[in-house]
Amino acid sequence: MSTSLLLKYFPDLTENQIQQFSKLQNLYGEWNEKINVISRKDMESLYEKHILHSLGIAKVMEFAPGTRVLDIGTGGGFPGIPLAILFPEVEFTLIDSIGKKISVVNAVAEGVGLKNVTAIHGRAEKLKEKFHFVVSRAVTQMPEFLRWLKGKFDKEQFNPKHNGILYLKGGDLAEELAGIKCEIYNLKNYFEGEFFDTKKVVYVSKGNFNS
Ligand SMILES: C[S@@+](CC[C@H](N)C(=O)[O-])C[C@H]1O[C@@H](n2cnc3c(N)ncnc32)[C@H](O)[C@@H]1O
Repeated sequence: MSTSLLLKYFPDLTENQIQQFSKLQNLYGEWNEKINVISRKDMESLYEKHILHSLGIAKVMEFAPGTRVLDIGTGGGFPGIPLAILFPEVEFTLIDSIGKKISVVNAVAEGVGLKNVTAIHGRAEKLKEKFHFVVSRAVTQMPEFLRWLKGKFDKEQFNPKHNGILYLKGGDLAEELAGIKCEIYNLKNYFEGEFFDTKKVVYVSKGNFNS
């Protein structure tokens, strides 16, 4: 496993990107000993459950160069770090309300030589900057998430699919997404393996909520 798994689904990775992805194993291994950002069990499947899962967003949306993307509640850097490796010309801002987690993000970003990542210790609701897309995984329910995002989007449209939110979610979302206009992409259509059977990307375009 490891980078061969990524190459299976992203065959156009450059040599530099492959090296960056392969460095993540040791970097997260070392940092996880000091600050727990990934469960011990999940560390064994880092490339599938964290890195490839994060890259599921790239199967749904190709971010154009110059796009600004915010990762809310990034924890140890998911989905932001894998996406920043995949899209080196896109600007990623990763925010988390726990400072120790942001230290890990900074160390990992530096360790793989990422120039397109800014890590912020703070609460997403308080952030004033504007972005084209927001990505996230496992932070809060969609109705609350949408409340945090009021006014956070840029008017420019870099992509024919408009600005919006790409949220990695799992399981039955009927109740959580009731009344929210969104598109749901099943990751099992892109990636093999039981882990992806219930995993989805929920896309709420900016036009579909009041921001
Ligand atoms: C379950 S973790 C998920 C971390 C990461 N997204 C992942 O999937 O591995 C949720 C994270 O959201 C952060 N968080 C919760 N509410 C937040 C807020 N209002 N602003 C910024 N971060 C927040 C927490 O500190 C925590 O690190």
